Amino acid sequence: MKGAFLIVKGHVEGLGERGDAMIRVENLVKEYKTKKGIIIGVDHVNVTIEKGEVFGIVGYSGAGKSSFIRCLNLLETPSNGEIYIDGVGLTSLSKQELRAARLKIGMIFQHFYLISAKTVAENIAFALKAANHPRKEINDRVHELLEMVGLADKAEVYPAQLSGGQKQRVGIARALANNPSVLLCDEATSALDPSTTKSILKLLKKINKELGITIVLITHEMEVVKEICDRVAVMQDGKFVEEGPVYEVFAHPQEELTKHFISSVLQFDLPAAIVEHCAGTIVKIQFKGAVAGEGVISDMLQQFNVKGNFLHGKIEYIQDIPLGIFIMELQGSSSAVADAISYLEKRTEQVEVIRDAA
Ligand SMILES: Nc1ncnc2c1ncn2[C@@H]1O[C@H](COP(=O)(O)OP(=O)(O)OP(=O)(O)O)[C@@H](O)[C@H]1O
Repeated sequence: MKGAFLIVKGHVEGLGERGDAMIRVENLVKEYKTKKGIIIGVDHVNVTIEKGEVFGIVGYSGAGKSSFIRCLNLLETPSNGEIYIDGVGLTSLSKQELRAARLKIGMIFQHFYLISAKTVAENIAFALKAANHPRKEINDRVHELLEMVGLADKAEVYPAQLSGGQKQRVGIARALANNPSVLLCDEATSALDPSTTKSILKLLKKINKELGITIVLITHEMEVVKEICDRVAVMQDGKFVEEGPVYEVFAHPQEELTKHFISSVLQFDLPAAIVEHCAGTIVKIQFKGAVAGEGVISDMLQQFNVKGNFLHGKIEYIQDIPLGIFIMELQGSSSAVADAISYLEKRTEQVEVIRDAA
C-alpha cells in the first residue's frame, strides 16, 4: 500500500486555489474568567486567511497571540464568535465531528511536546494510530514523513538525543501525519538559534509550496514574518491593530507598534561620530527596488540646490521584492532642503527626517 498517503500537491483534501478562504474568523472573543475578574485574550477579531497563504501574527507578550491561535483548533473554546475551517464552523460540531475536523489542522509548538519515552518514529506513528490508520500504512507513512523533514536516519533515536531543530522537525512530521490542510505554528522557532530558525522556516516554506498547506504562525520576531509570511497582522490588547501584505506593512507601516516591530529588521544605527560630523539634515529614504533610488536621488540633486552625502545603505528582500534603504545628509538652504525632501516624498516609498540641520 506504499503511496497510499503519498504527499503530492493537490492530494490534501480541501486544498484549493489562492483566493478561497481556508480560515474565516468571525467576531472572535476569548475571555478568561479569573478570581480577579475577566481577562480579555482576544477582542473581536475578524480575519480571512486564504488557501495556501502563510499568515503571520506578531505581537508582544500578552497581546493575545496564543489565545488566538489556540482558538483556531478549539484548544481554547471561544467565548464568542465562530471559526470556519474550509467552510465548516467549528463551535457547533459534536465531539466526534470536531475530532475529525481537527485532523485537518496540524499544530507545532515552541517546546515541541514530543513523548520522551518513544522513538522519533513512534512519536510520529502515535498521531497516525490515534486516527486509526492500519499498521502497515503507518510504517510507510512515518518513513515518508521522516524523508520529508530530513530525518530519515533518526527513526529509532529518542527525542533526548536530538538537537532543538531536529526535535522541531519531528514535531512538523507529526503535525503533517494526517495530511492536514492547515498548519498552526505556535512560536515554533522561538526556542531555536538564528541559523536553526532559518532552516526550520525554509522547511515550513517548502511544506507550504509543495503541499499547498495554509500556515498560520505566531511570533514576536518580525524577522520570522519577513522570511516566510505572505500577510501579517499586528496584535495588541487582543485586537488586530494592523494587517496587510508583508511588503506593504514593511514599506508603509501605519501604527507606532508596527513601526517598532519592523525597526528590528530595517533599522540601522549610524555611529555617533558620523552624526556629529554632519552639519546638514539627515534623512532616511526607502525605495521599492534595489537600484531605482539612484535615478531619483541624482534627479533631486540636479533639480534642487542641495549637496547630498550617502551615509549608509542596504537592501532588504521582503517577499523577494527589494526594499532599498539609504541614509543621506542633505546640505543647502533650509528651503532648498525642504523642497528636496518633498520631491523625495513624491517619488519614493518613504522619507523620514532623522535629524534637522544642526
Ligand atoms: N488560561 C488563562 N487564564 C487567564 N488568563 C489568561 C490565560 N491565558 C492567557 N491569559 C491572558 O490573556 C492575555 C493574552 O495572553 P496570550 O498568552 O494569548 O498572549 P501572547 O501574545 O500569546 O503572549 P506570550 O507571547 O507571552 O505567550 C494575557 O493577559 C494573559 O495573561
